[in-house]
Amino acid sequence: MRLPGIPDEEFIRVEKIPMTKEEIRVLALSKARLFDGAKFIDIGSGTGSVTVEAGLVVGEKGKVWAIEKDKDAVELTKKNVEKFKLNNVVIIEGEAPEALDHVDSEVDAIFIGGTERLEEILLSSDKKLKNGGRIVIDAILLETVNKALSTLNQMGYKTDVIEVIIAKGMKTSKGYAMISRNPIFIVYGEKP
Ligand SMILES: C[S@@+](CC[C@H](N)C(=O)[O-])C[C@H]1O[C@@H](n2cnc3c(N)ncnc32)[C@H](O)[C@@H]1O
Repeated sequence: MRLPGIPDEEFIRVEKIPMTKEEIRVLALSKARLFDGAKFIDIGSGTGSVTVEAGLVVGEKGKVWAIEKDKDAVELTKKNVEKFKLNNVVIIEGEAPEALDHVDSEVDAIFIGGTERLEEILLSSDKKLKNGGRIVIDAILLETVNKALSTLNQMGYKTDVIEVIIAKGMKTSKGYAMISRNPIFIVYGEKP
């Protein structure tokens, strides 16, 4: 099993599509408790960086569904999935929660990086998640954190949240200067 942590520079990127950064991907997939052979849904796949990391973790026996509503982001997800030579990924062009109907299996974990219509997405995700499975939400806004926690708590999930504040080294002629990245919240819940 391969652990996540692919450097951001290894992904094909376009400026207008934001990417979940390397350190956040590592933490988010750790909170998702992914394992070799697991089934996983990435909602709002964007560049496909989380999809690719998850595809490598779950391996040939596992499967990843990438849901994305934006056509350009779908193409970018496809390119990155091809670059990393993954054949265990299904890319679904469409908007969640409706697009979740195309996932034909119960899954072990769900990552939500696209948080439009979050409440509806959480309620529909619950129907696809195995008991004991986890939902992980990446959020920038406090309001999203609040909505995620209150909805998951109402659904009876065991919840928690972390705030991640990262500074990354930038090489200069004199040495490394630390450049801070925007704080991110990771909300996660476990289905009873
Ligand atoms: C912050 S980006 C996700 C970044 C992605 N995790 C990555 O590493 O590239 C959010 C993405 O979610 C998509 N999105 C937002 N709401 C969505 C929904 N309800 N269904 C499908 N895609 C959605 C947006 O089009 C956007 O590409």
